[in-house]
Amino acid sequence: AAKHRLWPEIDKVSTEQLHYARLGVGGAGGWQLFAEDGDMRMYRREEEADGLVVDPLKACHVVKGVTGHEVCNIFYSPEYRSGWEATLEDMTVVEKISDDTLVFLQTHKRIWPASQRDALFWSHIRRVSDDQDPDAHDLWIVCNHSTEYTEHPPNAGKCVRVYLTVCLVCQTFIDPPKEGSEITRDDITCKITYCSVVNPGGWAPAAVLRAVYKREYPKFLKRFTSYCIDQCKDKPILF
Ligand SMILES: CCCCCc1ccc(-c2ccc(S(=O)(=O)CCO)cc2)cc1/C=C\c1ccccn1
Repeated sequence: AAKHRLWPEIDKVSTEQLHYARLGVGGAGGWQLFAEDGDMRMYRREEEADGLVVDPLKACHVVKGVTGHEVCNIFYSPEYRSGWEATLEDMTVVEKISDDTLVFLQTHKRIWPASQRDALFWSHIRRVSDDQDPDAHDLWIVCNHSTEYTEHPPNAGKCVRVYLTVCLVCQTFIDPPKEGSEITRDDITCKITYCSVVNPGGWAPAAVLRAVYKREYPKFLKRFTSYCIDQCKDKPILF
């Protein structure tokens, strides 16, 4: 993977996004809580770029019974995506850069009154050992970042191309079971941080975009995490 033309950007953006995800939502960051459901907290900042709503989103969730490795694997792997991504209409893997880096082209269902969108992005999964605290559990991250491909120019067909940067950061916590007994799924908890910035590409009314995000993001994270629990519950734990 080191020699691919995109590798420097993949490494830089993934490192930056990990740092960004680990920043808190308190203080002067301007984060406002806009959705809450059980252990899930969803924050956004109201931001516009050339008159387009690009509200950064940060969601924090705690899920029992799955590891960060399992959650990131499901988020990254193409074969699971249609099982949890409700707004997906079509998805293809444009290039396999390496085992841990793929390039996706996906179209999302049209959301009235805006025109239909598609997204072309590289997706990279990596394990990060916590250098500060070596006996803390490893982190897993998936970073998705829009990219250009001459074979798939933006806005060539019916879809408006969105530009996104997304990261999913997961940390596993294990409650040590009784002396000598094996770790079960009841002993594991996964702390999830999901960050996204989506530039809608072409014009879409601010009120429509904010309504879409307010409705779709909580649904998306709940559906995704439920899917992970369901997919993993009868399988051996992947640490
Ligand atoms: C006017 C409507 C414009 C928005 C259309 C749209 C664009 C992009 C995306 C999107 C959302 C999550 C990702 S990902 O996290 O990388 C996972 C892989 O799929 C990639 C793309 C979605 C949606 C449309 C709906 C929507 C918006 C938020 C949340 C959920 N659905």
